[in-house]
Amino acid sequence: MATPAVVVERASKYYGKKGGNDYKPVLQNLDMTVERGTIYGLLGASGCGKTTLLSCIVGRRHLDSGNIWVLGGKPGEKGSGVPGPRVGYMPQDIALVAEFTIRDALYYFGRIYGMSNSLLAERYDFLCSLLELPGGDSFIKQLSGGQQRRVSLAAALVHEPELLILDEPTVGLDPMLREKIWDYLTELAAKGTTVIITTHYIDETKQAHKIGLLRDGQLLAQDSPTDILRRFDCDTLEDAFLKMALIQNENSRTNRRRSTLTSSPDVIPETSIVNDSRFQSTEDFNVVTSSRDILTKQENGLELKSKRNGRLKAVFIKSIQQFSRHPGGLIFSILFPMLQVMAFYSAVGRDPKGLHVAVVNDEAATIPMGNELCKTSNLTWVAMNEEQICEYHMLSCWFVDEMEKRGIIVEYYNSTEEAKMAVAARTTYGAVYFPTNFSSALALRIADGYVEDNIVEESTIAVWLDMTDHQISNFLKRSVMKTYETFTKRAMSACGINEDLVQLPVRMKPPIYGSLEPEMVSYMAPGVMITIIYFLPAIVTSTLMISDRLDGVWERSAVAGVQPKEMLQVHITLQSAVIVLQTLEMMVLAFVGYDLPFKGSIVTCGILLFLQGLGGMCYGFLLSVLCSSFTVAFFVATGSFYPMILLCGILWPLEGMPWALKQVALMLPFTLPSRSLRDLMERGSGITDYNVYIGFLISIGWIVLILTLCFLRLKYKKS
Ligand SMILES: Nc1ncnc2c1ncn2[C@@H]1O[C@H](COP(=O)(O)OP(=O)(O)OP(=O)(O)O)[C@@H](O)[C@H]1O
Repeated sequence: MATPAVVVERASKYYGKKGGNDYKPVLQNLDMTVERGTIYGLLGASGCGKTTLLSCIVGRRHLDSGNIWVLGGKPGEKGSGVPGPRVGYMPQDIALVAEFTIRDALYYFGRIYGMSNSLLAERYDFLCSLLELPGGDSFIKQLSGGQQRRVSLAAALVHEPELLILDEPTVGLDPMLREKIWDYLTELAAKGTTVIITTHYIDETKQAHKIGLLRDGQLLAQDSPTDILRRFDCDTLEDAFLKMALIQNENSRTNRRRSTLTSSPDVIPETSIVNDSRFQSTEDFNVVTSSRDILTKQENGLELKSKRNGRLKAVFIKSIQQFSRHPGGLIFSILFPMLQVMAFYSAVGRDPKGLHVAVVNDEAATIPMGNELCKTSNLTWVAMNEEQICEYHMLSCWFVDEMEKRGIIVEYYNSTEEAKMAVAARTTYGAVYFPTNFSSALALRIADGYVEDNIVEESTIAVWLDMTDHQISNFLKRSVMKTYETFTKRAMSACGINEDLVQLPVRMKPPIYGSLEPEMVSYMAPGVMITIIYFLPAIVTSTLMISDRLDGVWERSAVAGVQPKEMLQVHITLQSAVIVLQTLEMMVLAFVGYDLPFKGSIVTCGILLFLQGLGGMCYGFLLSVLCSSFTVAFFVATGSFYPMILLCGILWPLEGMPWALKQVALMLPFTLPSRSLRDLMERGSGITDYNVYIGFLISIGWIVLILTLCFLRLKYKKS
């Protein structure tokens, strides 16, 4: 009896949730045996379950019931070598990194399997000539579909495995090349390699030692092509399969009729299956497999370690190639933080310039020169008369002058109606009115506290603003008040009067922290840095993970033996290096380039930013685990980032929020870390200060929470 390489026993597999509409059987009590050193052609209509069966054989999917033995062990069992180097797997999709060259693709898998560079070079030359591959420096993404498929086949063949599992390797290839591939597979089989191959070209399976027709989750036949032709008395395999399908349909109808009468489950009766499985039980299988197949006994710790290092090296080189050859990724990771920070510092926090304000100066209108008067400074004067009373003349001009010094562009109008219409038409942002007797009324008001109401009115400057633009109207309000301050100082000191007399009786003393003129940019900068350093790794990580998963690279690497933790280890190492770079970039730009205040420890600041970057990376993992596609990940990322930014306090103080919302905001990943960074920067606080270490605790807490969610999700998904 020939030794079996693969035995599938009473395998059943369902997709969907039990009881749900999508619950459907794909494999039903399926038995299959593939002897060593043979080619097994697996045929069946599209969607009949071929790929599902193959992925169970390579240990990437699990049966709901039944058993599978591959090369003497159970797929996925420790030491079985499956998934791993004993199998060469070519999935239906190309499943190669688009940024790879042909050489990179073959070397990637070769390194995973622990092959030496010289052996790899030899195999590379051989496979390129066998499969007629173009020059080695062509990128996978630039190849035609057929060429990509051949590279994918080469990657499965590179290490000359004991078992080859090929899912439609010849699709789209010209007949000559298909013939060449079959000849090579026959050669391999003669040397002891076992091949399981699916194809839609029934005719080409004539060269297989055994073929199996999968239909409705079961194998209708499992025999050599000649035996099948003889048994069904047909000239072609297609005719034979047609006959088998008709028999199965008939049996199925009979069975349904019976099941209606007996209420038995609607399955194809086992007796109707033409099956030559010779190894139907675990015991039989054990008899024919030798213990030397199990790798566990052969492998010692050192060997395992060197194999692990080989896999890590392969994944590391792959990630570097993927990253460095993707201009978008490079720009996004390295230049984007710089551009974002520069855009922020250049755009935010500076005073608005060139704001037009309408001025109606009735004081100047009383004299023939009108508004031109203000340009002739000697007509504006202040003097002390004999009664020691200060006299003012055309002081409105000084006020206008102070406004212009603050960068406001003054436009004269003849009446307040016209000026207000200019504001309404958005020609100007505000209107300022000086009454006819402004200067004399102001003199009286200052000299004598007990003046008539009309004098108070005459000495008051009226201002109308367009308040729809919050920032500009606030800025103009502040400007007018500052103008008043400098104007009165100028007017009072000209007369030798104590200038504070006409100021508000409130004096701002030197601040405890910060400056008397707080800058918006230094207030917002910590929050902006925290959000950028979180956002970038989150997007990069989720994109890379989802693309590796959707392209099948993750799956294929796993079948080659790369463990998920090894993939993660490499990603975390590389991404951490990028985060360190981004942290340094941001700090240099902020503290050296834009001279932001920094009073605390630069190392603590760097660690906090780095922790936030790690938090972002973990969030990227979560997105990739939760989201089935880029689009969903994009929606979730956008939908979650906006609230986190809006609520973190850089746009509006938390003190203005309802109590419950404030508690939520305080727990979010940006809020307290932003505050901690601000305290480090502006107050010089240290890690032992509550306001600083709470930010660290929140960052670490989120990392732990997100990793736990990822772990639970993966565990739940697997089960
Ligand atoms: N992850 C999944 N979840 C739900 N249903 C699935 C899943 N994967 C495959 N199926 C369904 O299971 C059935 C078998 O799919 P499978 O890919 O194994 O077929 P196949 O024989 O390889 O098809 P083809 O020849 O077209 O590649 C199909 O109906 C498919 O829609």
